[in-house]
Amino acid sequence: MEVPRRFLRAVARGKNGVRNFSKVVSTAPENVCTNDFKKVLLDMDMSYVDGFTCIQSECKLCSVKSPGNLYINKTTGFFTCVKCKNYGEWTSLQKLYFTAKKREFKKNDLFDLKSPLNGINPYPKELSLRETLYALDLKSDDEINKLLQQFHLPNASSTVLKQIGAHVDSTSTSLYFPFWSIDKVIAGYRVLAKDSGKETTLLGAGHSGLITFYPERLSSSKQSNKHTKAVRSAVLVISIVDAVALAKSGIKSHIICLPHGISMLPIEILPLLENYSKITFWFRNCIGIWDAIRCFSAKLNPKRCYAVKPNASIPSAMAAFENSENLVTIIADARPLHVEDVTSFKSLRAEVMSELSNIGKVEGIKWRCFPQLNNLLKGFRRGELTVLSGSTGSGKTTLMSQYSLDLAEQGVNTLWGSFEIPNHRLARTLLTQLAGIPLHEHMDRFDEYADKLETLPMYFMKFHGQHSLDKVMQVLEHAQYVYDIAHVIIDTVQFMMGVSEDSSGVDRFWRQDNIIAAFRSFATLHNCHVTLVIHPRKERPGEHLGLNSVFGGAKATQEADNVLMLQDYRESKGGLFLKILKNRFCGEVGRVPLEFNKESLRFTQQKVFSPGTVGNDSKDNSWRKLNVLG
Ligand SMILES: Nc1ncnc2c1ncn2[C@@H]1O[C@H](COP(=O)(O)OP(=O)(O)OP(=O)(O)O)[C@@H](O)[C@H]1O
Repeated sequence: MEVPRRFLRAVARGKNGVRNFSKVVSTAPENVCTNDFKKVLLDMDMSYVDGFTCIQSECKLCSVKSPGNLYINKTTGFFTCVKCKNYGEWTSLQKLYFTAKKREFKKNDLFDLKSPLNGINPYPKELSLRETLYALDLKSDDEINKLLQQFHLPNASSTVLKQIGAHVDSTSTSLYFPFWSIDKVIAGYRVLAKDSGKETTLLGAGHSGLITFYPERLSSSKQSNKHTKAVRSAVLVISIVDAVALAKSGIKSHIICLPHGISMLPIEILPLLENYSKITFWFRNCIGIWDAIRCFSAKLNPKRCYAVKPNASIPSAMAAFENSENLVTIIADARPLHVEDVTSFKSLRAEVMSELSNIGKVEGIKWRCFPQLNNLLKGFRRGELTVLSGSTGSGKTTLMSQYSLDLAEQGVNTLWGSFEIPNHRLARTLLTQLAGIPLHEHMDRFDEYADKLETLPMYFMKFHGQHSLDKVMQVLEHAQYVYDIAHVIIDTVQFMMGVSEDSSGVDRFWRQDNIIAAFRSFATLHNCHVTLVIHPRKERPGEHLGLNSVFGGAKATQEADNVLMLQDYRESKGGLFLKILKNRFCGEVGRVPLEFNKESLRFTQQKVFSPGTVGNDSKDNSWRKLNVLG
């Protein structure tokens, strides 16, 4: 699939063409409380509906005669009016409404609005790609049927494709399905490639939309005079092919294709899903599907959410369609996602079976640049706590940068809390590692790699130096909700808590324990992986570092699922190792010998060191050698 480079650059840079590492999470919105929203609306004599994810009301900023629908997100307070297209933070709206109590709005009053929350703008300009594509509406039935065959789509789905506004490119190598924003503008496209069958998403920065198929509209012309009941159920899929299969199955629910697959459910599309009282997820079988379903249902309100469990024999809606299964029955049998605080094995049974039959997928996402780490840790999993320590200057930040980049390139939404080094320096390391070349010598290629880095799901907390735990947790929770963060990195815990020399040892230990406990429960509660970089206790150069070398009490290593130690024997020519000291998932411990490339700032795994360089410590002779060296 050929996508014009000019277009990709526009996507990466956002609508102003201004390069911004806009993914800096500054602060969490303050004063977010549903009761406050309600009180202010009542104060303004405005009625409201307390919905699943938003409070809905009439917009006071619109024309008095025909006000638009105002949605206020119950978690962030981010408000938006579909008609006047004003949007912003709750505090700005509240200020305006207080003004409105005293006098009429003036034009200037609205200047404060349209302040995007962390770069989110629900109202994109239409992506200017349509002129290079041909609407299927303009094609004959024969031509469409030929395309359906070539793209392996079900026969006779031309009406479905026309309804969702599918387009084809001039060479008929890709089909383009538009994502419609909340104000019915094309925010981007899902592109289906003919040869590979691969689906990709093209969306402008900070913009989002949905592809929705309305079954009732196919029959509405036949029964145009009859009053049709509003459809209150929807099936969410991540693949356009599945959406087309479901559309052919005769189900009555709306069929909705999500823009970012399992990686993210943007908050600006929540109002579009507000009117559904039943939402069923039917995601294809892939790594991380249950994590995504749990995360999305928490956002959409689990009380209305259900999930179809894909398995090896029916991995997707399209496979079910091809197997002539009854898709209507499968959807009706979807299991509810709302669980009570106390559960039984009966309700866990399906998930346990799914885990056991997909053990490779449960193991987690594999690092591309650290295969030996995969052998030991079996991959990266959500909901875990990892502690990384290592001697001063051994390369903890540099390693963590590469480790997180590797995961982000595979779609792991990552939030960096870089308390020790400023974000621009961290971004420089990330960029050099991404490029794999010393960029300062190749400045002509800066844009190429910077554009690529901007499209990765990496976000940065704007904190530097000491910050209170409460403040950090508030921002973390906000970012997790808005961006579906799957990996949080805190570098380093000591810099975050600002260990001052005058605080006593006991006080420092107590404060660090509190921090560890807070991150542990955040990881579990939000099913998010947290990596804490912690300095070691004072150590002698080349000293062998073990579990007891992590700074603080035993809390950090007790609470952690994984403990990694960067062991530096370079002074004694013994090399550099990443040691896995604790591994709760499968118990494997061992070490990975590393080499550092100063040009690319990348670590590579040393191929040959001595027999048994990776694996169980007890069997490994090189370990004895290291102890001697240490
Ligand atoms: N193995 C290595 N060999 C040579 N230089 C390295 C190596 N690892 C990292 N560096 C370089 O050393 C510097 C410090 O690295 P980094 O900040 O990652 O270390 P750190 O362990 O996080 O430091 P600190 O203990 O201060 O937190 C960086 O300039 C980095 O490029």
